[in-house]
Amino acid sequence: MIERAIRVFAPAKVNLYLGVHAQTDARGYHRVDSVMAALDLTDTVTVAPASDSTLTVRMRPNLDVATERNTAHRAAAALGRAFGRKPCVEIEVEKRIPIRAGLGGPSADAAAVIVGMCRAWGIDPADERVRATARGIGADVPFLLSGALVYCDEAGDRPAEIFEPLGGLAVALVKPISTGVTAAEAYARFDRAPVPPAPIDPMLEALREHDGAGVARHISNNLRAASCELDPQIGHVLEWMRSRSEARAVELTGSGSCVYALCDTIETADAIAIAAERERGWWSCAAKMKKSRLSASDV
Ligand SMILES: C[C@](O)(CO)[C@H](O)COP(=O)(O)OP(=O)(O)OC[C@H]1O[C@@H](n2ccc(N)nc2=O)[C@H](O)[C@@H]1O
Ligand SMILES: Nc1ncnc2c1ncn2[C@@H]1O[C@H](COP(=O)(O)OP(=O)(O)OP(=O)(O)O)[C@@H](O)[C@H]1O
Repeated sequence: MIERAIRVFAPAKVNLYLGVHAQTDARGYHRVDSVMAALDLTDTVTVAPASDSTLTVRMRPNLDVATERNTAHRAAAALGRAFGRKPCVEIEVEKRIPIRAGLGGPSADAAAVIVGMCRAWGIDPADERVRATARGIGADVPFLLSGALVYCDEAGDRPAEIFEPLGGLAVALVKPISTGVTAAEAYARFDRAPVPPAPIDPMLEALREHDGAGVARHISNNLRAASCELDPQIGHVLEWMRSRSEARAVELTGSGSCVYALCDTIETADAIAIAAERERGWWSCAAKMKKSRLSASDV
């Protein structure tokens, strides 16, 4: 039982660098080098005491996914198992992050539930059992427990280096009106024709030096070809975004289908987002890089 309601803002992410290798681990997960930046586009997750002894999840708007498969439900249940406690909570997720987009929405909801329940139960989020729980839910979950700009190795799920966030930088997010791509589909397609990853060291150097221009130069994603094959609409978005002179760099985030343009200001990102919607009717949004990691507050 928890005593009070807790709110956590669950941020979307973009992959500033994604390097998938052909090797896989015992789970069948690929070795991945990934640099993820959290954004101020968020779902709102509220964890409240349950009126009876159950675990419930309500999504607004409603989402066509079985409750037990919802990452928010899975996270609460797994944390309960890890600490031998009953997760009697009502979870509400107000969704803003589009799904099948590569923006990490389902993972962010899970991370937010973990952070919220850790606060309610007085558990240190750095506890190894919490980290293992996060990893068990999905590859994108652990980074959010570590920082706002993080390099992850192994399966892209082990935080290896945390950087000072690139506060001030913004992104225009643009997603085609298609069903999108799941990570599983993209990795399976990648295996049919693997593309070698770009070198990661120049990106890590730029991040260590807090060099925004260097980061923009070394943005890369070798899942892009696989995702473009699965959803050819992505190619149209990439082409349109690359034609915008205000964009410092343009890349697919994760397995897509959302494309981002890195911009110097939120105003520039806004201008690209508005044009994408007006001219093409695509889903779009401007967002800033988050400056701090996930935190929970009492409602
Ligand atoms: C594409 C990225 O979003 C980039 O950040 C992640 O690598 C995927 O993160 P995610 O959506 O949290 O992924 P998960 O839910 O853990 O995995 C979904 C599926 O993607 C594939 N997968 C995922 C991560 C990885 N390193 N290798 C994989 O092959 C597996 O088929 C897995 O069953
Ligand atoms: N909390 C949740 N929010 C949204 N979708 C969820 C949630 N839990 C489970 N899902 C399921 O996950 C699917 C999306 O998974 P997918 O791997 O495409 O994620 P994504 O939104 O692209 O993010 P990622 O960048 O992590 O891949 C949805 O179609 C839905 O069935």
